[in-house]
Amino acid sequence: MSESFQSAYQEEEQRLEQTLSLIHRQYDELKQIPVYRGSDFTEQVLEDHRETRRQRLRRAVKDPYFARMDVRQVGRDNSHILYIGKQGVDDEETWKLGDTEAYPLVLDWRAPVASLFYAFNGGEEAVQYETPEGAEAAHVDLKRNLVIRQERLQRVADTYNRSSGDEHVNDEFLVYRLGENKDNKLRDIVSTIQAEQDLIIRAPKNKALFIQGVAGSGKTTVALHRLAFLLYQYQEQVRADRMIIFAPNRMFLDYISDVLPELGVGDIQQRTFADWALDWTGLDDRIQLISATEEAELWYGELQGANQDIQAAGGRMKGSLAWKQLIQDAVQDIVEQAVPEEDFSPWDGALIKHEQLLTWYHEEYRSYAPAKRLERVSARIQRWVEMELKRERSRTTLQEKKRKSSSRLKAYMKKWPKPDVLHIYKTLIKTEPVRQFLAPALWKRTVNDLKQNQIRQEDLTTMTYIHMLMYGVERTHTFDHIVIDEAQDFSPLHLALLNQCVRSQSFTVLGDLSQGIHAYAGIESWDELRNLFQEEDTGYFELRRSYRSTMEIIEFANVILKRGITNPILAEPVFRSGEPVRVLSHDEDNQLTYIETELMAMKEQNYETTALLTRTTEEARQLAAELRENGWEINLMDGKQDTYAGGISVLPVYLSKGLEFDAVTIIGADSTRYGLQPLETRLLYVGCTRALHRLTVLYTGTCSPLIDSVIE
Ligand SMILES: Nc1ncnc2c1ncn2[C@@H]1O[C@H](COP(=O)(O)OP(=O)(O)OP(=O)(O)O)[C@@H](O)[C@H]1O
Repeated sequence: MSESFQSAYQEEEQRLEQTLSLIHRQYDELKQIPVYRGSDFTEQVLEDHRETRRQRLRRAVKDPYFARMDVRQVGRDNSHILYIGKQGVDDEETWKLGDTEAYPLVLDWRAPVASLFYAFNGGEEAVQYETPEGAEAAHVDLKRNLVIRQERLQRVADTYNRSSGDEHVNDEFLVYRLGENKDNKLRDIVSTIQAEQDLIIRAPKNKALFIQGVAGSGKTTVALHRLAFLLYQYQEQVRADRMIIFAPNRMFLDYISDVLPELGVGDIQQRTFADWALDWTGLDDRIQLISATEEAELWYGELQGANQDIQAAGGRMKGSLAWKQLIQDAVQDIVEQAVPEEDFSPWDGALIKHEQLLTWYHEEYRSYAPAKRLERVSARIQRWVEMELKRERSRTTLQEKKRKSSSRLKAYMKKWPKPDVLHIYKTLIKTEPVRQFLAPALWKRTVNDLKQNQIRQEDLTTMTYIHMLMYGVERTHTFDHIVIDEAQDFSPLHLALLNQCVRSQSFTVLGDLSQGIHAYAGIESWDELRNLFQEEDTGYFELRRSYRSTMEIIEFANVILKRGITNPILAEPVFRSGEPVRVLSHDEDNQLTYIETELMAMKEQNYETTALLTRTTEEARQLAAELRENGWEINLMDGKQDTYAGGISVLPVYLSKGLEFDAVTIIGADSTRYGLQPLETRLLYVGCTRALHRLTVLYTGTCSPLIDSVIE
């Protein structure tokens, strides 16, 4: 241990002791104040505030800060020592620095000045950062990472120290972090956010931000950090319960579920689009939805599936803007022609003229959403009938009028359209323009589905759109911000619909076209989604550096893309070297032996998460059964699970999207399973890029033409 390192370590140990004792003191003081349980409102608010502080301090004791940064404002001599944590420790206890200035004990990582820690990449130049008062600039003299566990300092690592004479920021701490094994949950990255990621996290709120990021570039992680940032930066404008993150399936949601709590953020909705749409439309118990996994199974369940024509797929046709327009026009027709072309007469001699009904519907209630207008007019007709009945003096005639009006009203109201989404969709699908728009087989399938009250993902999107057109979006249901992860699987219709449900097009939309294995339901170019907005209302970022996998794995995966896709976006690795990718050929009947040898090797290396990726679900089931018979503890994932358990997982490759594992073995990488078609290329690419440290590829017969070198 060098002398300078030793003295840095001692200095940080002392500082930690001092900070912890101040935090403990604040906490003890708060604890001594009895908890208020009375009904006085002001006292309740104060108690709430105290409870929030108690919780923050409890968290701060465990993990007070992760970095130190020494900064010098431009034009000043003295530098400030700032400690940066996942949350600030408030101003009541301040740590006086210099003569006049006071800084919080711990600075929140989202504070403007903390952005210097992420943005500074070495060199002599001062770095700019945004503050509410405008741009400021400062020099960074020291960037230091600190690992603290259970109140003890465990690691001190300088990524930049001006006094050392080296003007570059080094990646050592990042590489150390990336080299760690992963358990079954995604983690926060506050201590090592990279400059290109920080730009996205701190980008202004009121833009539709599109992020194309290669596999492992941190898209999901960055999106979650961005939500935490927006809540901090725009406290007055956004609320956690009015933010939502859409992710592809419940298992993935479980996998990412720890990040926001780790960042001290609660209440943000994390849902699949289907779950959200079913709730909103109330269709849940009226229809049978074919799940996205079942849909994927149709494409990847048997080997030839992935070679079908994407363009003719239901998801692409019914996700297009042309389809949206068709539906919008058809609903508009229903709405505009809602009033039956006749007068209404509850009994002979009483009449509401057709013109009167038109005025009520088209003028008086025009500002309401169509469904509400229909409701209002219906209520008004009933009220009118009741008033007319009140004028009748004779009891017998009154009874007669009541009887007559009730049956005539019933018959008349049947002529008005029903604002029921399922009913409307069933009607629309049979109209000529819709029939002509959809390919005959697709049209027939939809009609048959609907007869059985069964729908597919793309029908759900369409029906949710119809629901929005008919019922509008209540203000209380409008989101302050929407994150869409794996957005390459979303259609323009999805986005157009969600754009009606969010204030000021405040979106973070992220994905990777190279991983578009559900392109039959999604997009092939970001412009398909970006074109929905004015140019000045969007932002576009590309993340090309990949943090998940070793250099060897990324280079191997890049070859797959180069061979199967024209003009692919290739990942750039962080300089983290590991073992070479192993491509092994074996006989059909000794596959299990090879797999078990792999599993033994992974066990020896103490990997916490391992995946065996098969091409189809059936293959995964079979393999899991064989391994279990041999005594292995296996988590079979076949799309029915809501949680991700870690350990040894056996799953079809298409279900591995978004997840990561210390080690991955691809099973059956032969030319029949992974040909040169785009969907199969993307599938193999997704599979290989799930691995952090070790990748093995097994095949029998002829190796996939997508694969680089064959080491027998
Ligand atoms: N700046 C960083 N510091 C440390 N780890 C990082 C950083 N950025 C990303 N990672 C790690 O890289 C891995 C990949 O991140 P994430 O899953 O968010 O990427 P992604 O782009 O969504 O991946 P994919 O599209 O392949 O599913 C995670 O383990 C994450 O913790």
